[in-house]
Amino acid sequence: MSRTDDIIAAVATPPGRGGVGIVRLSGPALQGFARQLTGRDPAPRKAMLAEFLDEHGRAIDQGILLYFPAPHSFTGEDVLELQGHGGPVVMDMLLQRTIALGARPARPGEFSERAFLNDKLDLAQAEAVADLIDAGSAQAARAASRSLSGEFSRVVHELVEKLIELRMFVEAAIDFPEEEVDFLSDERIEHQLSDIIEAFDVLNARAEQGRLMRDGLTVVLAGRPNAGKSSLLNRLAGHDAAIVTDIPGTTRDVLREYIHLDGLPLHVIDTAGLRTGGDAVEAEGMRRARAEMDKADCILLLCDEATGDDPAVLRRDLPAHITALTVYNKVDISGGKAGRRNSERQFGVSVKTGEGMTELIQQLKGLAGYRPGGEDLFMARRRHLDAIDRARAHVDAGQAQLTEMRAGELLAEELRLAQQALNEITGEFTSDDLLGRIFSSFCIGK
Ligand SMILES: Nc1nc2c(c(=O)[nH]1)N(C=O)[C@@H](CNc1ccc(C(=O)N[C@@H](CCC(=O)O)C(=O)O)cc1)CN2
Ligand SMILES: Nc1nc2c(ncn2[C@@H]2O[C@H](COP(=O)(O)OP(=O)(O)OP(=O)(O)O)[C@@H](O)[C@H]2O)c(=O)[nH]1
Ligand SMILES: [Mg+2]
Repeated sequence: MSRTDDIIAAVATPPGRGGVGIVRLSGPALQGFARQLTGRDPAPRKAMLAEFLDEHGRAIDQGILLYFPAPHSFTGEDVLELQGHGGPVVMDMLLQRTIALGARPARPGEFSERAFLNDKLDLAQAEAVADLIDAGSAQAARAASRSLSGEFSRVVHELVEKLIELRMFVEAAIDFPEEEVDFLSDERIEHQLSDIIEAFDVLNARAEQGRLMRDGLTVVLAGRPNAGKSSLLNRLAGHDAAIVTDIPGTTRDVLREYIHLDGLPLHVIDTAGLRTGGDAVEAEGMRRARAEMDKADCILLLCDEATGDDPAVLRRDLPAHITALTVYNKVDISGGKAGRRNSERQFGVSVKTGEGMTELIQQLKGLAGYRPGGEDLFMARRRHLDAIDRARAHVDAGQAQLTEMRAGELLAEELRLAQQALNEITGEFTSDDLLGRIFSSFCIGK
C-alpha cells in the first residue's frame, strides 16, 4: 500500500493555456505549508486571494487559495488548492515551488487513491470519477455520474446483504446437524436463492449496458474488394477518412474511426477486401483484416449486389462466435430492396444515396442490446462484469449443492465466495496489485 504520510502535489487542470490553472496538494499539516507559501494563514474552506511566493518572497502568481482541513476534503487529508493563472510555465513554477517546500509529485490517480484509502469513495466510485472525465457523450457522463453518486455500489451492496442473510440462515442449519436435512428442505432457502439469482440478472443487465456505454461496440467492415467498405466507413464517420476508388484492392491497411450513435460509442474498422491473389502487401492487409474480424463484436459483411457478388462463401469463413450482418450494397444500381431483407441479419443499402442506412444503424444498436437514454444505467467496467459473473457462478454452484446433494456446508461456502467476488467491485476485497492497476490508469492530478 502506498504511504500516505507525505504531501503530494500535481497540476489538476489540463496541460496548456487556460483562464485558470490549479495546483492541488494533499497530505498532512498543509496549514503551515500554506503559511510558508503565502505568508498568511488560510481560513478553512474559504476562498482567499493570496500571492504565491518564491523562495525570495517574490510573487510567482496572484491567485485564490483554498484550504480544506482533514477530514473534510476530497481525499480525507488536508487539501490545498492554488488556483492561479492557467499557463504552463506559471503552473510548473508553482508546482516546483511546492516541491521545494517538501511536497512530491503525485502519481497518476493518487488523489483518488487516497480518497479511496480514506473511505471517501469506494472503488466503483473512484473508477466512476475517471469514467466521468473520459465520458464521450452526455449519456455516458450521466451514467458515470450516477455511479459516482454511489448508485451502482448501493445495488451491489443490496445483493451482498441478501447473500449474507441467506448464508447466516444456512449456517444456522449446519449448527444443528440432526435437523439439517429438514432445514435445508425449507422452501425459504429455495425462494431466497431464486430471489438472489433474479437480482443478479437485473444487476448484470444494467452493468452490461453501462459497459457498452463505456467501451462501445467494435464493428468490422469486411467483404470482397470494391464492395463499398471504405465508402461505408466514410459515411458513418461523416468525413473522408478512407480512400475510395473503383479499383479493387484500394484499401490495404486497417483504418479505424470512432463515432457515436445516440451515445453508443462505435469503433468502426475498415479492412482490405478479401480475395485470392493480390500482391504481398494486399495479402498482409487481408491477414490483418482477419485478425480484426476475430476481435470484433460485430462484422458487417458487405457485398456488391450490382455485380452479383455472392456473400455465401465468405460468410461460411467468418469466425463462428461473432455476430455478422450481411449488407447488400449499391441497391441504387442493382434495384434490390433497401432496408431489412429476409432476416434481421440481412440488409440492403446504398452507401452512395443513403437508402437503407437508418435501418442498418438501428439494427446495430439493437444488436448491442443498447437502449438509448436508459435513465437507469450506471457506468460499469469489464472488471465489474467479471466479478458479477464469478459471483453468479458461485450462487449457481451453491444452488446445485442444495438441490442435488442437500449439502448445506458447501452451499454456505459458495455463498461466501459469491459475496467475496461482489465485494471486489466496491473494493472491500482487493489486492494492492489491482488497486495499482486501476489508479495508475487515471490522469495525473486526479
Ligand atoms: N476546485 C476543485 N473543484 C473540483 C474538485 C476539486 O478537488 N477542486 N473535485 C475533485 O474531484 C470535484 C469535486 N469533488 C469534491 C468532493 C469532495 C470535496 C469535499 O470537500 N468533501 C468534504 C466536505 C463535504 C461537504 O462539505 O459536504 C468531505 O467529503 O468531507 C470536495 C470536492 C470537482 N470539482
Ligand atoms: N453506385 C454505387 N456505388 C458505390 C456504392 N458504394 C460504393 N460505391 C462505389 O464502389 C467503389 C468501391 O468502393 P470502396 O468503398 O472503395 O470499396 P471497398 O470495399 O473499400 O474496396 P477495397 O478497398 O478495394 O476493398 C467506388 O467507386 C465507390 O464509389 C453505392 O452504394 N452505390
Ligand atoms: Mg476500401
